[in-house]
Amino acid sequence: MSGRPILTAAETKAAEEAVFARGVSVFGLMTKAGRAAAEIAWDRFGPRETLVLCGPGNNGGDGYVIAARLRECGVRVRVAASGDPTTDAAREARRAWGGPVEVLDEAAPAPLVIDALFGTGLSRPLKNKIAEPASRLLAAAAYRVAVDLPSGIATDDGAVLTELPPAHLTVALGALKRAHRLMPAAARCGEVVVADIGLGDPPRGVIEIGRPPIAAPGFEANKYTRGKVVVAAGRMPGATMLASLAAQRAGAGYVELLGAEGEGVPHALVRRAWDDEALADKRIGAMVIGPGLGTEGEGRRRLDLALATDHPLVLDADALTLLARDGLDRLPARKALAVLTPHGGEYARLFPDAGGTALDKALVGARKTGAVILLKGVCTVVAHPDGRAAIGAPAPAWLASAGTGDVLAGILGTMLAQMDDPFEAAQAAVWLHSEAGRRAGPLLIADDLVEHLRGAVAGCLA
Ligand SMILES: NC(=O)C1=CN([C@@H]2O[C@H](COP(=O)(O)OP(=O)(O)OC[C@H]3O[C@@H](n4cnc5c(N)ncnc54)[C@H](O)[C@@H]3O)[C@@H](O)[C@H]2O)[C@@H](O)CC1
Ligand SMILES: [K+]
Repeated sequence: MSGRPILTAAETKAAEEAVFARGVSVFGLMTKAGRAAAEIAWDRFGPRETLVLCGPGNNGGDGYVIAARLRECGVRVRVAASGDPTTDAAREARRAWGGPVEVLDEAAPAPLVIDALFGTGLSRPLKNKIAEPASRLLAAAAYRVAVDLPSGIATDDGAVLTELPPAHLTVALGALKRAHRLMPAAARCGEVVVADIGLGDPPRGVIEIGRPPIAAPGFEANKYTRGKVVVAAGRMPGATMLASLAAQRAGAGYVELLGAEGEGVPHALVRRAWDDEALADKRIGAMVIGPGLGTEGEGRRRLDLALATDHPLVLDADALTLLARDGLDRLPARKALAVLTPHGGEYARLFPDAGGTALDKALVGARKTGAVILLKGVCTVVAHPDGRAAIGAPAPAWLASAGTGDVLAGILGTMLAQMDDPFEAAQAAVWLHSEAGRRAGPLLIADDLVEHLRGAVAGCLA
């Protein structure tokens, strides 16, 4: 599984330098970038009257190329600039545009506004003399397209240095940047489309969580080879049931709900009283503990017993509350890495001193615990103690409802049981969960996700 790279400004520059070293000029790359962005805007918004806002650097240079290309397509296009270009390539792009350039302050609005004021070179908040007219023109537009990044956003940490009306569409040039996938910036980008400008194969540091390849069972498969997942039951049967059903629908061959006796639907779910022998079963591929566990006596005891096993573990919900309360020292060094799945509040209780972006936090958590951290959020981050990290595309906001975390824990149990690398397993779970949410659509409840997992998994079969 290998997702798209998510670059810092410095990594982007390095990738561009590699292109220049092959003999491409800055203006050549800018022309490619601008034309690609113009074509994406044209495909999306057609021949609407367009205003392109150009800044002083190469992001502005892209803007002039975009204006020229849209003019070729027959669009009524105007350009307004915050000042004269300050780079050779941007000056060349402005010459190639050759048309009038309005003063930003005096420009009239247009239905489509393309923001080419600042990209990866933004280093400080915008002064009012730029921010005010930009804000006025962007707010008056029916559609806003950002070139590379919405202006006012810090590339590497996703901070909003200056608040402008958010983009509907952001054309990321060559590769995703961190700000496209870190909050609060990610919520200002709208849809993000990556334009191929021939950056080749940029460095693979942080990657985007992509569709996981999932193999259909072979002829030799049996229920154990497809993964046996044990879900620890506790005080809230609904939560453990959601996790169990999700583990089943994600493709585990055998799911056992341990600590909850009785019969019921689905009949395919094995219920078994809690006993040490069941927990010691070598065929267990992963164990999920935390959803509905409870945080008092029996819950604590079950967590201790689970931690003492060698099974790959998903530690979620109440298991995280218990670890935060009793101290992370309770998390022993384990042969199979555990995956911790905190949301922001749980994370803050586990690591009260950690700050920075969600990416920083996940990496710090992974380093401190020796476990994989799956930090849930708009863009969920997965980090491995060895320094690898991946970020998900924004998940459907409809997922913000009770029980969806229990479903994620169950999916993750199955992925851990089926895959060797817990980092890959965590990514696969995040992707399937988000995809099930997308398929379930508006007003979903957690139970719907279980129903839609089948389609989500089927879409990943080779
Ligand atoms: N580097 C390259 O070769 C290419 C870059 N491309 C574009 O170039 C962008 C990066 O270009 P640059 O590095 O020139 O940076 P930008 O165009 O993002 O902006 C940098 C310029 O703005 C100034 N500046 C920064 N913050 C400011 C603020 N708050 N108020 C006023 N001025 C401010 C800087 O001093 C500099 O002059 C990318 O986002 C992408 O759009 C593309 O054209 C492809 C080629
Ligand atoms: K921009």
